[in-house]
This record gives sequence, C-alpha cells and structure tokens, in this order.
Amino acid sequence: MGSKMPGLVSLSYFLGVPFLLVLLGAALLHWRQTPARNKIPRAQKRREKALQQMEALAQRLRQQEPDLDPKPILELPLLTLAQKLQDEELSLESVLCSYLEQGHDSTCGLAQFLEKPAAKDGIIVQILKAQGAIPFVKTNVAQTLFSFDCSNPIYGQTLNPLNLQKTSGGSSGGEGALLAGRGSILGFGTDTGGSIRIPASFCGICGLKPTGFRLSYSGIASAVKGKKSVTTMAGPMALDVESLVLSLKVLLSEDMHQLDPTVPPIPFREEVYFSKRLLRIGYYESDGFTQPSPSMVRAVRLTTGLLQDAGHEVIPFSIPQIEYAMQHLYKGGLNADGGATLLEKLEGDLVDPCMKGTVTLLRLPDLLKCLLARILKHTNPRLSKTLEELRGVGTPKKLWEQHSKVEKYQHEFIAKWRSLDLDVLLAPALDPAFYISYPAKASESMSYMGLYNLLNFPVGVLPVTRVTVEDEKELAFYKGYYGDTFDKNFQEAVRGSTGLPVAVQCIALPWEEELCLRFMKEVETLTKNQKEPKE
Ligand SMILES: CCCCCCCC/C=C\CCCCCCCC(=O)NCC(=O)O
Repeated sequence: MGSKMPGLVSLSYFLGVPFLLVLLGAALLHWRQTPARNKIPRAQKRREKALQQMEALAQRLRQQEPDLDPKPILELPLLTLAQKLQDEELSLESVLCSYLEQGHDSTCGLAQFLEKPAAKDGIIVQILKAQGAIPFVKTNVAQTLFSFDCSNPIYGQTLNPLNLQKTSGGSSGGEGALLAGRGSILGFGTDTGGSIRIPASFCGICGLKPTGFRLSYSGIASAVKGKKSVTTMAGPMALDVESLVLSLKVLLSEDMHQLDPTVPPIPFREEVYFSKRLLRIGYYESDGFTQPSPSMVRAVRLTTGLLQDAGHEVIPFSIPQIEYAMQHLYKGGLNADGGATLLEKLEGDLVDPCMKGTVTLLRLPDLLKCLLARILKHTNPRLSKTLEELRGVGTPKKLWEQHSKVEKYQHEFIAKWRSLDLDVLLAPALDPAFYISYPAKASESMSYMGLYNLLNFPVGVLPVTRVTVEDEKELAFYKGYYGDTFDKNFQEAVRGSTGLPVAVQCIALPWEEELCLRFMKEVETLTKNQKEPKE
C-alpha cells in the first residue's frame, strides 16, 4: 500500500496539472467572455422597456385622438410631408436614423459595443437634426455588418414584412423592414457589399449608395474600419426617389464640408438632376459570376424596353474580368487583414448564425486554409478561392499591390464605359428576398452588389416589378454557372417569392449622384406607369 501511495500521488499529480491547467484556461476564457455576453440580457430588457413605453404612448394617443388615421400621413412622399410640416399643416416629427446618436449605443450587433453610448452625434445626424429632423428609432443590423442578413445575438432576426419566412436583407435590414412596413419615411444605412441596396431590394423600397466620401462617414459605428480597396459608404433609404433626392440635398449643404472638411464641397447639382437630355444607357442581365434569378433578368428587360420606348438609347454591356474582380480583388480587399479585426470584435461574444460560416473559416489556421483550398480547388473552386483570400494579403507591400490592382481595374472598367460613350448603366439588383438564414449560404450571389463597392461608383436601387408565377416556374430550371453549393442555395433562397418586389440597380460614374438619381427617377416614372404583372 505504502509503496503504491507515492505512485498514485505522482499519477494524480501528473494527471492533475494538465487538468488544472485546462480548468484554469477554461475559467480564464469564461472570465474573458463573460463581460461582453453579460450585457446582452440588459440590452434586451432595455429594448423591452422601450417597446412597452412606445405601446403606452400609442395607447394614449389613440385615447386622446380616437378618430386619428395615421395612414394618410405615413403614405405621404417625403417631399410633400416636408412641405406640409413647413406650412405647419402637420406637426409629425419622425425621421429615422441608425447612426451615432448622442447618448445611444450603436452596437453593430456586437456585445462589445453595448453600454458605450456615443458622446456626440455623427455628422449626418448633426446635419439632419439641424434641418429639423427628429431621429426616433435605431434599427436592427447584422452582427458586425459583414452579412447581408439581418440578425444578431442581442436583438435577434429581422423578418421581411412582405413575407415573414424571408429575411429583410442586410446588413441595414431593420431600416428596410421599417420603411416597407410604413413605420418611417427616411432611414440611413451603410454599404460595403450591398447593405443599403439589398434590404431596399428585398423590401421593395429605394436606396442610394453614393460614391465613397461624398457624404461624411464620420461618427458611424463599424466593426471593421480601415479597409481601403473596398469602400464602405453611408447612404439614404426611403419609399421613393424624390425622398432620396431631398435627403441628399439637405446633406450636401455647406454644413457637410464645414463639419467634415474631408468631404468635398460639392453641393447638390440641380441642373444635372432636372436635365431632360436623352441618355445612353448601358445594361447587362447577368454579371457572369452569379446566374441571375428569372425575375432579375425580367426586371432588366422590362426596364430597358421602357427606357428605349421613352427615347433613350440602350447598349449591351459586359462586366470585365468579373471572377478576378470578385474572387481576388473584392474578397481579398475585404479580408486583407485575414479577418483579424473582425475576429477581435467578436471576442467574448456569441457568434450569430449569419456569421458562423465566415467566422469558422476565418478561425482556421492558415495552413489548414491552404490545405482545404487545395482539396476543394476542382470540386468547389469558389470556396477554394475564398479560403485562399481569407488568409489575408500578408505584408504591407502586398497590401499596396492589392490597392494598385483595384485602381487598375477601376480604370479599365471606366475605359470600357467611356469607349461605349455611356452616361449610366442599368443592372440587376439581388432579389427576390431570401429565406431566413440563406444569405450566408448563398453569399457568392452578392457579386451584383459588391462590384460597385470595389469600383466605388454611386448606385441606386428601386423596385420595378414583382415576382410572377412564370418566374417561379422558370426558377425550377436554374443551374447556376458553377453548379456548386452556393448556386444550389441561391435557387432555394429565392423560391416561394411570387408577388415579392424585384428591383434594378442604376449606376453612374464616381461623384455623379445627381445623374444616378435622375436616372432612377426616370425608371421610377416609367415603371410606375406600367400595369402590375399578373402573379
Ligand atoms: C460557407 C461559408 C462561406 C463564407 C464565405 C466568406 C467570405 C466572404 C465573402 C463574401 C461575403 C461578403 C459579405 C459582405 C457583406 C457586406 C455587407 C455590407 O454592405 N455591410 C455594411 C457595412 O459594412 O457597413
């Protein structure tokens, strides 16, 4: 016995030390994770309380004004509403905003950003407030904003008010859903790969992603700052084009440049917006990377037909080197740091399902990424390339090379545009709305949007038609260009959408927001005069 004891002691000693170390490690990890996660229930309680207060106010208003019908007010275009407010015919005070606002959190769906209220308003909020706007709500976004779904572990998933099985799109999907439900008249989002345009398209509203830095980006919360080859931009979302125009006119005042001198002093150029000159319009039905859904193609065909009938010239256009642009330049630019900044922001947090795929891949050791990329090279070339790009560019020299490749691509694209003497370009948007959780599974389809963040061109999105039964039938034959899981998931994502809105993208060259809006207005007028398609 006695002789066995030291052996047992030493065995338990040797077993115990690693065990204790593991235990200590787990405790440390737990200790590191706890603070960020702990804030989530408190945030949820705050939201619950705010909702109760809102309900109580609505109840009081209903009692005080039993005959009040808010519908005629909420259906007013922003321009008319602004006029009525100015004439004191109305005293409605509600303009939506999701940017840094004094005294409020801007979470980006991240626990780390909770309970850190902004010390002052962001520049866009300052200008809007100075012009009489009253922000009344901050809306939901995708965790980290690096997804085109709209879900996070704090506030949950935003649904599409037009079909509750579908997502509102993201990352600015709360704005999209609120506008589509007529809960607001103007909202703001940010766009690195379609986060203004995708919710607009999925929810049947309008959105504008301006050229980078035409509007101030100062005072906007973001999980990943510092990306240079893929531009993130702030922009408006609204129910019609006139509302986008009005918001841009207001924002492009003297104040914008005064408050943020990094923004060029270019006021809104009315003469461009109001010009009646006939346009030379390039168009494409497919970007050559993601086979479009049948309704995406029909939306472009319908719109080019109407534009041609109205006297404009339409010219076919094809995207140069799309695979290189999306796979290498876009993904490489977005993940130039190997995802380090994004992962840092998720430390100690719960990872939302909309981010799980990306985060799992980013967390793989580089060697494993490399190995998997090789294994998948022939069976799933898009995932293989993604894995390669997720390793990051490596060195500052490589980063500069990446930047200069993007510049070269931009100039090649512009040269092609110029060789055709185009004024603007018409393209499919990404739609119809995806089923919940599908944006992550069909992420490659964002090629239609991300390209213009890479190019840094202004782009507007507006609804032009609705999905028909015929579109749905045609979707059954969808194969995709790669026949991979992304293509299969895209087909599943857009199913069951009869009656849902379908949009187009109106694109102009950098700094030509006024021309972009003028084109959007033209498309809006022509398509609104159309008979609704049979469902
Ligand atoms: C099976 C998992 C595949 C994971 C693929 C990960 C690679 C990521 C590549 C493309 C997806 C890019 C999504 C970017 C969305 C950006 C949305 C946006 O505009 N956000 C606004 C903002 O950043 O402010």
